[in-house]
Amino acid sequence: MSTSATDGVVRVALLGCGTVGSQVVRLLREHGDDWTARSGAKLELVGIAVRDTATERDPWVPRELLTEDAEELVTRADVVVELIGGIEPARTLVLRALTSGATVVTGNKALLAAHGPELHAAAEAGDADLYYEAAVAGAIPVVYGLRESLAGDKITAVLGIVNGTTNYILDEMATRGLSFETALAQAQELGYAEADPTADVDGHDAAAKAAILASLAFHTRVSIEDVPVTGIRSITAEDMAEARDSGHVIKLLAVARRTVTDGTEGISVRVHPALLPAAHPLAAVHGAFNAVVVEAESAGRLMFYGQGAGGAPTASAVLSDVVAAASHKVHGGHAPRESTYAELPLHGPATTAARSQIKLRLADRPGTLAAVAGVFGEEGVSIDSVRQQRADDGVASITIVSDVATEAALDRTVARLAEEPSVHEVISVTRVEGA
Ligand SMILES: NC(=O)c1ccc[n+]([C@@H]2O[C@H](COP(=O)([O-])OP(=O)(O)OC[C@H]3O[C@@H](n4cnc5c(N)ncnc54)[C@H](O)[C@@H]3O)[C@@H](O)[C@H]2O)c1
Ligand SMILES: N[C@@H](CCO)C(=O)O
Ligand code: NA
Repeated sequence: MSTSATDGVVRVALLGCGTVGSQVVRLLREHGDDWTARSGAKLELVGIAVRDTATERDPWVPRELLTEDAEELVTRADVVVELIGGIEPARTLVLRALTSGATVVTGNKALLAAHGPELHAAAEAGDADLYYEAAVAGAIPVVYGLRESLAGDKITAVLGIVNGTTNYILDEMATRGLSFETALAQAQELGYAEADPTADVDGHDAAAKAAILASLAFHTRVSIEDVPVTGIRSITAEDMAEARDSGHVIKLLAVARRTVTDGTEGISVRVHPALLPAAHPLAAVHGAFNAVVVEAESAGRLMFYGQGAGGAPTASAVLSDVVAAASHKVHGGHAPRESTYAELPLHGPATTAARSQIKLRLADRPGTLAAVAGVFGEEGVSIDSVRQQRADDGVASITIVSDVATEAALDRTVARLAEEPSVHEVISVTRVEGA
């Protein structure tokens, strides 16, 4: 199909008609006239590729448009909306569409974070556009925000709650004292978490989004492989209660920062649970909501907040891309090209700055705290605060918050503490952000 719809009609093919795809069909049918007026293009849904045409669908899904032949459908479209998810066959279909000059709109963060360069190269080769607002934080226009609104600024940091399932779980643990297991079961009942919740609770979904956000913010290719990730399975109700007592909340954060080490600019990109002061704007993000804080040199701090998942909210992001794509098809112009000119190096643990809270159980006798402090001192990690929660049966629970140190120094400190004869157990190590 041609890259410009000279007859003013833009042929849209939908691949996948699940949670998001079905809502895209509904919105196209209900508001197609508006989208036509806004884009100047008549949007015509020419087909919906599904796995099984016999499956029962939402009542607004036109059965005559269903096909099981996605490959053939792609050849008939100006704009291909990929909402299948996963790597294959999504990757092959998207590559085929882009190479042939069709615009692709996708919500597939897993595909983008693993195969971004290949997709962008195919777009370049096909003189085609690739849109992916729905891939990060659902309805929240953070891809547009970074790619276009902030194109005239220098971004220094991006901190986000980009996974609704884990935020829901942590919020239920924090506000209602639930255990991780109970909160997860509740998230599954409500349909937030999948039956296999691995991608959410182990942080992989957030890591894919972190890679996409960091690529956009720092004009550097970042893949999911580059993002060290820690999920939320080990967080306990007790951790939550203690965080609250010290004026904090625990959130799963995607953190991408521009850093300078020995005069060299680089970036660090991480996903991990972190203690945030209760007054931090991200601490007020409850339930399954998402939020992304962007810090930029001139604009200062911005916060994007809203629904990061769900059929209709995510379809809103898809449709915004479809309207933009259709407008370009009719009036000319392109989406912004992938921008990777900065090619900033990724900092590893030896050069990434961090603060940690380390909880220990140690023998309650003279000199043990001094021995622990000695380990910090020898590793060059300064201590910000020490609290002793209780001492019984000759064992004390100690919470130490470090000052900023390198991740490597913090890791070495924790490894040595675990070997200290007076330390019974390193209970937990949690990052501290936003202080
Ligand atoms: N659900 C959300 O809240 C949300 C939010 C943001 C982004 N996304 C992304 O949007 C995409 C779609 O998510 P979803 O929640 O709608 O998933 P879903 O599982 O509900 O829908 C995917 C659909 O694709 C169909 N499918 C699978 N293989 C196919 C094939 N070869 N041809 C045609 N259809 C095929 C499946 O049968 C299913 O109906 C994913 O990439 C997801 O990560 C989803
Ligand atoms: N599983 C994701 C959906 C959106 O990517 C979440 O919980 O946020
Ligand atoms: Na978005």
